[in-house]
Parts: sequence; C-alpha cells; structure tokens
Amino acid sequence: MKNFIGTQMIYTYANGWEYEIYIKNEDTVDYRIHSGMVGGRWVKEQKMHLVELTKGVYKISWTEPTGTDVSLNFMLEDNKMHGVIFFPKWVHDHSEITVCYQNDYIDLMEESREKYETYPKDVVDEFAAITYVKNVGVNNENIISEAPYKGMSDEIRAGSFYK
Ligand SMILES: C=Cc1ccc(O)c(OC)c1
Repeated sequence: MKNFIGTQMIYTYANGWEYEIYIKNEDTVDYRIHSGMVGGRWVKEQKMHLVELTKGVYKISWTEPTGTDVSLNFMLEDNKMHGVIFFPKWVHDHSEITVCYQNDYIDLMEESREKYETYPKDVVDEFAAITYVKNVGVNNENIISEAPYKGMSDEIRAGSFYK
C-alpha cells in the first residue's frame, strides 16, 4: 500500500482511451483524461476507496458528481490495469458537459445528473497498458495542475513536462 500511494500513472485502454491518474493519498485521486469519449476532462480531489487485493494488485473505486461510477484494478507487476466505468445515460448523450475542470463545475454536474436521463447506463470495461509509472510522493499539488493538451502525455513520458 505504501508503494502504491503517491504513484502517478498513464495508461491506454484497449479501446484507445488514454487516462492519467495520481494516487494522491490513501483516499484521494487527481486525474486527467487525454483522449476518449470525455477527453479533455480533468479532476482534482476525487475521494475514493482503496484496497490491496493481493501483492501488487490494487483496486480503487469511487462515485462522481456526474453519477458516473468507476472501479479500477492496477496490476503493477504486469504493467497493466483493468477499469470498469458505469456511465449514466446523460454522460454518454451529453459528454461535452463533463469535459471541463470539474472542480469549477460541481453544481453543473449535480444539476445535469438530475435534469437528464440516468438509464440505461453504459458499462465500459477494458484492460489498459500502463505506459508511465512513477512514485512522486503524497499530496503533491503540482502533478495534475493544468488541463490536458495534445502531446502532454508524450512530454510526461519523455521527462520534459515538469520543470
Ligand atoms: C470516469 C473516470 C475515470 C474512468 C476511468 C479511469 O481509468 C479513470 O482514471 C482516472 C477515471
């Protein structure tokens, strides 16, 4: 658990979606979505549940202000993960509403989840290849502190992003 907390990772799902996550502390993640249905979205201070299922295998789970539910398994020894995302119908239908720095739009997310339809939910379950992993310590606010842009994940992997 000590090794996992403080880890920043970038991974690409089999469907091509690229995500970045920072396990900021034992119950909080920050993340950026580099590509996919809601590419451009980024979030700080998402509360989550974390368990170590077995040696080197971690599961984190949370429910978002949008009503989207997420559960992710990280298998670090194999450099892979598996994610399950349960999207309410409205996120699928109006994904553009969720593409923002969510922390500035919590009220809009909560209004939208009431205003639009929840069902049927869209379940996306995919494996992903982890393309970057680094333990950057806990509670670092500089890891995920700006919006994703095209090329950012390549810069992070190349070691040229953080000054
Ligand atoms: C909906 C959020 C969401 C879905 C899948 C992910 O891998 C993720 O990682 C930060 C976040």
